[in-house]
Amino acid sequence: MSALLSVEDLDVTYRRQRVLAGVSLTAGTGEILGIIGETGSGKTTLARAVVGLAPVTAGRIRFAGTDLTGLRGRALRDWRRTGQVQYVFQDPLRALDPQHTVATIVAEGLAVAGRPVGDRVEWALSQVGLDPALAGRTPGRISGGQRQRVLLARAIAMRPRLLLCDEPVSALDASNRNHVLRLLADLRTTADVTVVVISHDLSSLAGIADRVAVLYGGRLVEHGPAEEVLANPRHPYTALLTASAPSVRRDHPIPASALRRPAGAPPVPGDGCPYASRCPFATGACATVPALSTVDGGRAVACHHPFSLPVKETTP
Ligand SMILES: Nc1ncnc2c1ncn2[C@@H]1O[C@H](COP(=O)(O)OP(=O)(O)OP(=O)(O)O)[C@@H](O)[C@H]1O
Repeated sequence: MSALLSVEDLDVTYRRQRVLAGVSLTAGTGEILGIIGETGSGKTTLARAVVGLAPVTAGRIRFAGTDLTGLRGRALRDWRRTGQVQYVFQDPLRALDPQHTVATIVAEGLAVAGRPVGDRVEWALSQVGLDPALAGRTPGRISGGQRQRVLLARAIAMRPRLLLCDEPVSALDASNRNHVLRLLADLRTTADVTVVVISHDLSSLAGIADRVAVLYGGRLVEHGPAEEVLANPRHPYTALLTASAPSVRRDHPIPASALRRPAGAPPVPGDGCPYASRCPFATGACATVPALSTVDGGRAVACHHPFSLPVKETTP
């Protein structure tokens, strides 16, 4: 599968504070890439960097061969107008203008880009399973699940090739969550898009992502095919995530009791492994940043002591 999006050694720095360091990942054409990590790990910053909304201080972001980090001024404006990459914001209520109708909201990107609207609003609403009769309503008069779909409709009305969805289901109840997740999986065929889904909740990604990338403290700690990463995590932090998600956890290789550590905000990127202070397996080697190395086909992990063999859960 060819890479549509390629992020290479990316650093983002806010007010002299690095919040992403050396992040490299790809999203292949037509796949769903899940980005997982706890609050503050840098997921939103990564997505915002891809659409030019975060200060990239090193590295490259390429999309279909175009170096987005190199675009400036008019070239950047022209690129944005193409609408090829759409970022779907985290909070539908705040992202939708309460005064505007659904129809105006969905047509917004096209209008800003000076592109014809035609029947694009009806098309986008039907793609996300919304009744066209809702087009005249304002966001306050539709449900939370419908608002999330309106955000998606606004994005796909641009006919993007890549959708970046930031916590698309975190504000939804279980039944709406499943609907929206299924919708994202369907959109890659019906609307021909590649989807990046950001979530702090592993179980949301488990059923739909082809591959997952795990962020911790502004660094990528593991990535690879979703099935393999979730069934047999190699990084202690990924293991903790999977052990804490009962719907994902199967015959878990590492006893959850061996992984539990007091919670706390992840650190900003520094000189050592970002997970060292919480990792029960840390050694002196973890004072240096581990390189992201391939451990088996298509899987990479940044850890000085990655799990290599499944260790079965033992009953006391
Ligand atoms: N505009 C900003 N100015 C300064 N620091 C920022 C800014 N945006 C994010 N940060 C910092 O960058 C780090 C990563 O934040 P980010 O929002 O990307 O994390 P996240 O994993 O998406 O978390 P959440 O799930 O809460 O959205 C945090 O330490 C945050 O405080």
